[in-house]
Amino acid sequence: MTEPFHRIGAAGLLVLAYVAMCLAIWWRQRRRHAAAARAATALAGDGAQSPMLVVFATQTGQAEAIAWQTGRALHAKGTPVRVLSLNDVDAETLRAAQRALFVASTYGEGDAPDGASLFTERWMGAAETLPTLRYALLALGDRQYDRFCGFGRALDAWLQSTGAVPVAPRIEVDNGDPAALADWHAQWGGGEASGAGEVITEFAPWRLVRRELLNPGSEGGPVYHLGFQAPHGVVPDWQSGDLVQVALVNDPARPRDYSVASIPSDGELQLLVRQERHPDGTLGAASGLLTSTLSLGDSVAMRLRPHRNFRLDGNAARPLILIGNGTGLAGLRGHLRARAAAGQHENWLLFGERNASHDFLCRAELEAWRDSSTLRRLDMVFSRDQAERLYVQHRLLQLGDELRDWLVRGAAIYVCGSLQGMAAGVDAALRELAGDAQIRALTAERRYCRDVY
Ligand SMILES: Cc1cc2nc3c(=O)[nH]c(=O)nc-3n(C[C@H](O)[C@H](O)[C@H](O)COP(=O)(O)O)c2cc1C
Repeated sequence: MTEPFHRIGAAGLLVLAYVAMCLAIWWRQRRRHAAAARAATALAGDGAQSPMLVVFATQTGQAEAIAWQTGRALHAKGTPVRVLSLNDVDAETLRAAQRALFVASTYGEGDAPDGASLFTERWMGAAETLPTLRYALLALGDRQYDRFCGFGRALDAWLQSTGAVPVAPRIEVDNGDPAALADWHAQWGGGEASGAGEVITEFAPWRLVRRELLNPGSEGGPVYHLGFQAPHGVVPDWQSGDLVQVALVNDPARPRDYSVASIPSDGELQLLVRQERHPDGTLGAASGLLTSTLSLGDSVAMRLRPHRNFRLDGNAARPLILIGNGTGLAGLRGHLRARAAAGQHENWLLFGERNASHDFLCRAELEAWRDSSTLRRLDMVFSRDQAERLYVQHRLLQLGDELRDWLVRGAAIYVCGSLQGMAAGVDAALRELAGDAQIRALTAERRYCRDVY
């Protein structure tokens, strides 16, 4: 007979525990919102005249999208705001503004993204005093990297070294973590962020209709040319340079980015994907899905993201210098297809792979473009076809006069491919040939754009 009472006792304890948990969550949220309100009042208050700055440091656009959401929300609440890239900010702007929000991502190995390179070079190396600046900072990163939120933390430390005062603790976002983003939006508004930032399409099923191995016999991992048919046959309107995210059933929090290798008028979304293999022999989650698990006719959930820093935009009428290696050809091919469609022939492709006999990716297409003058210049650099290793940056260093001539004619530079080795080496070569000042100027004019990983 005591059994039911035991049960009621256990059930009662469970209910109590549940109520206690709800109270704890409610209390935590209340404290968080109170802190948020204090921070927001601290920045928005005191009748400051100049607009609040919302400054982003971004590589692929997530920080920028969050900055704009925050800016719009503040504006809607009546706070005058200016949203701008860190590279467009100097110490004087910060001094005059007096209040600022920073949204900063991290690249390389704890480094600044390209959208912050000028600011880091010009300002963060030197001692500066900003004692009247009050600010809050959102750092975007990924804990899989050793130096998690390295740049956000460095920017925060530099701001504090200038005497600027943080009005709230730095918020760090691990791979788009919705809880951390919600904390930021609770402070400053603009809650619709999804971690991905701005999207062109939401996740929808794209059907694999083509898969061709591009490098049979290669010493490197197999590279495939994939083609996907749009959901319901309606091709969305992306631009060359944009990215697509592939959703993974086993890892839904971490969709994987790929550069799109085609344009909408191709009627297909195309990718160049290298099959990655882990040391234990298993395939990479996304590349394995795309290059092996998926069969022709199967669908995969993907969404398109604008990559504003890598689109042609203001450079559409300029000559283009396209530099890359490996599957970095994807982003460059997207641009070349757009240029071919627009009848724009001032294009120079400088591309590196291992061996001409196996790794001349998209050979027929590139040679046809060279022969029809869609490519004014095609420089293929095969690292392992001679005794010493030769990479695109070495070839670039031999072509200094050509490079300077293209830059005098107003060319823009697009770099796509591996960050380690290629992009860092190309950056050093460009600086050696054109000088730091000109590279800084090209970055500021958005004539030096990178999609590197
Ligand atoms: C090549 C590469 C390197 C990265 N390096 C780091 C890093 O060192 N530390 C870190 O916390 N996050 C790192 N990340 C993650 C980015 O900071 C994170 O994805 C961020 O949300 C990107 O924001 P953005 O689109 O505004 O550039 C790296 C991402 C890539 C693709």
